[in-house]
Amino acid sequence: MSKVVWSIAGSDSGGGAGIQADLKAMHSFGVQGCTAITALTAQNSLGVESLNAVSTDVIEAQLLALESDMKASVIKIGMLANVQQIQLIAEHISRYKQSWETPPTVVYDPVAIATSGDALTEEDTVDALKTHLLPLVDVITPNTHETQLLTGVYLIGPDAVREAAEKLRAFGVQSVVIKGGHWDYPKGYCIDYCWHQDEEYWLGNESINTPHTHGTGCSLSSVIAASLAKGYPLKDAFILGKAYINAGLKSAVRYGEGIGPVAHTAFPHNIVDYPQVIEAGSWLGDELEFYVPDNYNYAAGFAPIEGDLGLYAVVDTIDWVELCLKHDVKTVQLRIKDADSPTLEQDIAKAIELGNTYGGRVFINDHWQLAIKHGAYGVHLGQEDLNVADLNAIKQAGLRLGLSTHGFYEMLRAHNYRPSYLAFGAIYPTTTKDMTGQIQGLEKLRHFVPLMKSEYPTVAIGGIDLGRASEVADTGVGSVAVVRAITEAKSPEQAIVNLKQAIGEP
Ligand SMILES: Cc1ncc(COP(=O)(O)OP(=O)(O)O)c(N)n1
Ligand SMILES: Cc1nc(C(=O)O)sc1CCOP(=O)(O)O
Ligand SMILES: [Mg+2]
Repeated sequence: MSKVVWSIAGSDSGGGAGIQADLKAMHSFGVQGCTAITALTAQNSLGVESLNAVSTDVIEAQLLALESDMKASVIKIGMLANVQQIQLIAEHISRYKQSWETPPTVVYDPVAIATSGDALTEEDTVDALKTHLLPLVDVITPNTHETQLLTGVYLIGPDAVREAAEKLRAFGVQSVVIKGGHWDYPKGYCIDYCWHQDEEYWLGNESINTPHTHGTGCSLSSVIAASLAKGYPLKDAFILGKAYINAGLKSAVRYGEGIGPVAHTAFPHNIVDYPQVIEAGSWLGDELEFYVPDNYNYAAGFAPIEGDLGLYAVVDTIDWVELCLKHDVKTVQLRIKDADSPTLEQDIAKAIELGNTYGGRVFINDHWQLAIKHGAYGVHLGQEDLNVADLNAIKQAGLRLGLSTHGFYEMLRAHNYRPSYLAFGAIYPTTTKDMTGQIQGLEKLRHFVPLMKSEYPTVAIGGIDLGRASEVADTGVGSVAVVRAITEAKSPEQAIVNLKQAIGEP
């Protein structure tokens, strides 16, 4: 995918918000930021002194220049100063969506009021936005004031946030991110909301105490735009935006007499900057009155793994379990996807027994009840299982818990459970399982590993073969999990030796 992102927005002469913030945030995420400037503000850290709207002819000239040579995969729209600008931008976006081979994703940050409280649009623009622009927007990122301005909903609690998001969707917007920086609910926390493809996502962290927040809105939506251009799904882009802003707020400093700009750092690689994924039953979930189902069974802090996981074989028969253990694979998973297999319990019991015989760790995929019953070393579960498995029973029985993750959102959700290891997948395309839309690639793995390595043993899985094993191991990931690289090898015994060598396992 092209990594060009356009920002259609106003210039902030103070350098903290608008186009200036957008370009810095985009640069931090490794995309080429291009601009079409809609207004020149004379502004400093104390406020907006004047606003000069750029003529529609000049805006159009900028757009045409970019379109002829540097089409965007994502277009981020910020400040639009008047109705004529809204109509012009809507006309162009509509045409791009219909005629470009790859229609751009449109992220709209409806800049209306600066941090200083100064108005940045003419008053009659709201109707024009609703009629012309919002139906073309893929992701809207309003703050509390902007949400209220567009929807008339006063954001007094989570249900009001949901109602406002529904209203925005009724205007034709596809996905909604409502920034909670301006509500203090629950007290001392910053809570953000995302609605995308019939799912809602809530993120939260303790508020960062700094007055220097200028440009946070522009920067957050620019990170979302850049991350979408990089191929992250919206729920991951949302997380990255939050983490970037949190890191920036912690290093923000004053340059003038007033409110300083959020700092622009780099891709967030420090787990303390990442928000919490808020789930039902957690403290924040309770504060937000999330519905807690009857069979809710949250547990966190699972038994640790002794030593390194090493090469990790994921196989579906007892014969494979035995072959791997016999050839010194120290971690083996029995993954039987047929829950009705007449030999399921017998196979699980046998696999666990083999693990004891050969001194290897045997994890059981999915079938946690049988794993507990027969005393497995551990259980491997997917994200969907977290809602239904009795995690407390797994923990009480002393079994280790491995969790699958596919991207930042799932990784942070898994982190809520403090599992025994985290698996990142699918790194490459695979034929073993349908992983459409969930291929991470090495670049993302390089981001996941440093975030989680100090917290858990880490595992990479999906499409890893002998040729790829060493580049995967070079990311610093602790273990490499494979199915076909062993089960479809001409000589599985030799494949085990070669794979171990490739990942540097002694
Ligand atoms: C080591 C490891 N990582 C990921 C998976 C995938 O588990 P899950 O998401 O539960 O999917 P299924 O394997 O059940 O299809 C795994 N099995 N092992
Ligand atoms: C079972 C499984 N889980 C994945 C995940 O990403 O969660 S990828 C995968 C298949 C791994 O098989 P192979 O090594 O043959 O590609
Ligand atoms: Mg599973």
